[in-house]
Amino acid sequence: MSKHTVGLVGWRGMVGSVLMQRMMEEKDFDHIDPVFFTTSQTGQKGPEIGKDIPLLQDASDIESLKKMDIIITCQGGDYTKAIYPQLRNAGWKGYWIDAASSLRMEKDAIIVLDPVNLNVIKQGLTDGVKTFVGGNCTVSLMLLALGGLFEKGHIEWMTSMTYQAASGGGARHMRELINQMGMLQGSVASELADPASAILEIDRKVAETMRSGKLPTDQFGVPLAGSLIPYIDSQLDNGQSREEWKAQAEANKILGIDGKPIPVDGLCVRIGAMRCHSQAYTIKLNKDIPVADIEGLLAEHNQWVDVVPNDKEATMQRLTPTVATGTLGIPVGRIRKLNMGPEYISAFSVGDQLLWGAAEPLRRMLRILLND
Ligand SMILES: NC(=O)C1=CN([C@@H]2O[C@H](COP(=O)(O)OP(=O)(O)OC[C@H]3O[C@@H](n4cnc5c(N)ncnc54)[C@H](OP(=O)(O)O)[C@@H]3O)[C@@H](O)[C@H]2O)C=CC1
Ligand SMILES: N[C@@H](CC(=O)OP(=O)(O)O)C(=O)O
Repeated sequence: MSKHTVGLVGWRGMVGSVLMQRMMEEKDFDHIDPVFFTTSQTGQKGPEIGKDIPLLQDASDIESLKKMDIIITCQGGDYTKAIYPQLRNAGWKGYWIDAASSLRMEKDAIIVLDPVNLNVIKQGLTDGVKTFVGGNCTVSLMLLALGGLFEKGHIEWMTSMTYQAASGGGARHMRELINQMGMLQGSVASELADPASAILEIDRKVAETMRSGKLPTDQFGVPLAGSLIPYIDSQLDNGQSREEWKAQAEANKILGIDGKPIPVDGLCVRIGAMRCHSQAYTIKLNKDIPVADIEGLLAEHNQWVDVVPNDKEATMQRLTPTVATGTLGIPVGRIRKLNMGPEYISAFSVGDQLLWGAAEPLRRMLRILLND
């Protein structure tokens, strides 16, 4: 049987590089005939993937793209907005798998997170859906962490208060954060080297540097190192940020909830982590469920979730960005009953926003198509 021809766009960006890494690890390229596209390097040699591939093709050439059975793009929303309609209008009937948010809420697109919504994906394939989009990183990570409770219908409503990493803004944001951190350290290096120096003087100098206007802030707009930014994505008229709006809109769509949505809301905050998004949840259950049963449901839901006991040492050792970064693991812990009553619980999760938050659902969707 001939292999599917798969066009890859945006493969050398940050999300694309993580996707390539995972596709190599899982030997996805053994099952496809890949064609690599570019917006800037047409005709140059493509990436090393252990087999011969054509030279890089022009990612804006509709005729070349039309030859693909499947296209995976991590190039970004502007590319999707420019190319996707042209390609469909030109009669292309192939499968489009996208990391960008632009098409997520379109009615003929499915948001893919197969450990949570394989049924929705399969039904979509049966119905002839051809457009599959990865979810927002915080939403995907939340649904993987709490999948066991969502699946059983135990969540009446919930809040998600996020602690989002610099990588959510892109590679340049990560660099800026580290440069800011370095400048803060540099501003008090001599005082730090002297154990007898006064901490309030160190603190004063650090604050002075943060407010000096000298830290690089081209990407974030304000200092992030030593601080935080309680606003992510654009401002909406209803007071939510767009990132906050995605929580309920995307979660309900992923879960395939057609009727009354499960309310999900909260504040999204940028912090000085590198590539792991963390979230603190308040969950209103629809009945009183013992904590041990909740832990069991979460642990059983998928193989990536790691239920961390609500114990200080276990939390410090297993429930941090330091531990989760670069892995597919989704630690979830701090699960306990809140003072509000037995139906109210807290939980906290961490996850790599470039893996499960961006690249992994895309390559898994490709595998679903190949096996379909
Ligand atoms: N960052 C994130 O956390 C998430 C991002 N996404 C989506 O993915 C899209 C891409 O994001 P991201 O990967 O961060 O974007 P990048 O800016 O890292 O990459 C996008 C494109 O920029 C071009 N490029 C230009 N110069 C370079 C360079 N020096 N190194 C690598 N690429 C370069 C490449 O295209 P070319 O080869 O054609 O020149 C590349 O595909 C986003 O717009 C968003 O829609 C989705 C989920 C999470
Ligand atoms: N907005 C996310 C990253 C992202 O790309 O989200 P989306 O795929 O929904 O545009 C963040 O800043 O952390």
